[in-house]
Amino acid sequence: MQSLRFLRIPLFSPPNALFFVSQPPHLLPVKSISRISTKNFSSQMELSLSSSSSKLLFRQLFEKDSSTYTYLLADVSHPDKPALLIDPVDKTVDRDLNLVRELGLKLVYAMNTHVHADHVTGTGLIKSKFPGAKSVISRASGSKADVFIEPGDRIPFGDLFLEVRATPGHTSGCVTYVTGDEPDQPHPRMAFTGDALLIRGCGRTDFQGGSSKQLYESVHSQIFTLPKDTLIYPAHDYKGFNVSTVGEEIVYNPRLTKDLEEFKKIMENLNLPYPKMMDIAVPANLVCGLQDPTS
Ligand SMILES: N[C@@H](CCC(=O)N[C@@H](CSS)C(=O)NCC(=O)O)C(=O)O
Ligand SMILES: [Fe+2]
Repeated sequence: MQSLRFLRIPLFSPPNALFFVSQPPHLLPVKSISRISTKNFSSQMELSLSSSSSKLLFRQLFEKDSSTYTYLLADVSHPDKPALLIDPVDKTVDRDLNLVRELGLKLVYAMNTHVHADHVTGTGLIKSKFPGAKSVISRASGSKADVFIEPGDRIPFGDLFLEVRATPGHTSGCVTYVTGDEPDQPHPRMAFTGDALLIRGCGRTDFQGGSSKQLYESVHSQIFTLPKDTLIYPAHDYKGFNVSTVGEEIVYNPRLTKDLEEFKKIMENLNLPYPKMMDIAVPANLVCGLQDPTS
């Protein structure tokens, strides 16, 4: 088991504070990023770092049975092309890994935003099919994994990184992953919100340690405080959307625009049936799908 504690920095530290962290050059904060290709900005893009020439490859992938989005990110200008997958699903692991191999990427991390209740994570299967890839989940999730992350951690891939923000409320261990930022970067940040914030919705709060008050506070303090042009990429969509922004959700989210008391009432009255796969998915995901295939 590994910890990213050595990369931990305080949340909301001023940009200069990042430089006080002792890191090898390839882990230093990214510089002045500019977009060079935005053929389909919402689902695929390549970004270039003007100072270090690092380029972010981004793909949004979909699993239709559970309406789950999986995200592939890689630093394609690094010689190893290190990559990570966020919220892979067991059923689509072969598709995802074929794409990783076709693009010549080296998968470093298979990450979860939380212990999913509606599908089995692909992170365990990926470990057996892509040797060297490590499973990642928050320590607060209570799940097994190779790497446990905590708020403020940075997850490096090449010259790029994701910052970890704690966003409990849908489950007690939910996190949001946010792309690294620099004050002068000319493109929006991306936030991978799991089930904490969905497009025009949010995750339910009626099981897995859910709390509507906690979710409301998480979204308002950890996501709605990001720059308004930050792109929101959730773990699910049931309405046909694939991307939103912080600014859009602050204004149009039908649940989170309400005050806390009204939000709590909305969440109490969702009356959603439990996910069909819940009794299989939760125990499986507490060991990251298939943590140790030999045991
Ligand atoms: N029908 C699906 C499960 C749908 C569901 O409960 N989705 C969750 C996210 S997966 S834990 C949720 O939080 N939904 C919020 C909402 O407002 O829909 C199934 O049976 O798998
Ligand atoms: Fe969930």
